[in-house]
Amino acid sequence: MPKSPFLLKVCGLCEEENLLAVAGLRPDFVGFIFHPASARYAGGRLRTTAVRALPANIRPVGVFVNESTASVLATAHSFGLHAVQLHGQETPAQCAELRAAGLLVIKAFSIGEELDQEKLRPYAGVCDYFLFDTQGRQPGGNGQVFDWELLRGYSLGVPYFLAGGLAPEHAEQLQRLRLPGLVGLDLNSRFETSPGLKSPELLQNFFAVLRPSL
Ligand SMILES: O=C(O)c1ccccc1N[C@@H]1O[C@H](COP(=O)(O)O)[C@@H](O)[C@H]1O
Repeated sequence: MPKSPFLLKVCGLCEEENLLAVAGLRPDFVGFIFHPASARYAGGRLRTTAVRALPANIRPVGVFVNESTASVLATAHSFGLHAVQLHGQETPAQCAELRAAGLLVIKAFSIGEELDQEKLRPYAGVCDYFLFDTQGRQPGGNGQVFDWELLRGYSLGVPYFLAGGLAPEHAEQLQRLRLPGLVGLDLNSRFETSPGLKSPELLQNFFAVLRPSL
């Protein structure tokens, strides 16, 4: 079986022991939610040193919703974040500011019944990655899948992560999935035993399918 080309990101970690267990699986990115309303809110629960101690090949990503640039940068500096994932109505100008500050910028977009590429176009030159998530009641972490075929016509050239309800039972389908621009998978609520607590077993099984040669 060919090795999956996908970057793997595990998001919504907020307990140190759990972070260590997940880091042992060697995801490419781990995500920490800095949106106070989230059940996965990492602020005040995770020591900055625990995030800073991650191996260099596991990149820490901070997830924010409509925070000011100053606030994002303050959190990024204290936790040593490599990347920021923006889940609100952040503007292209704010993405450019954060990128100029040395952060890798992932801009999330909620997908409903269609993919409106014209809304994405202004972000194309100022983001490193897009992330396509399912439109729902919350700004993220809704645990629901959208129709991935909507991405078949994606043509903007910015590489993206697929997110939104990705679950253990999708492993084989995702392993075979090829869509223009798709480079990564973001795993969150469907891999939890309770909000914010990831199941290392579920993740390990998923990784075994996606990375069969490792
Ligand atoms: O997980 C959250 O609580 C969250 C809150 C606010 C913004 C983003 C959040 N999570 C991100 O949502 C997507 C999809 O998650 P799920 O698989 O549907 O649970 C993912 O990118 C998370 O990083």
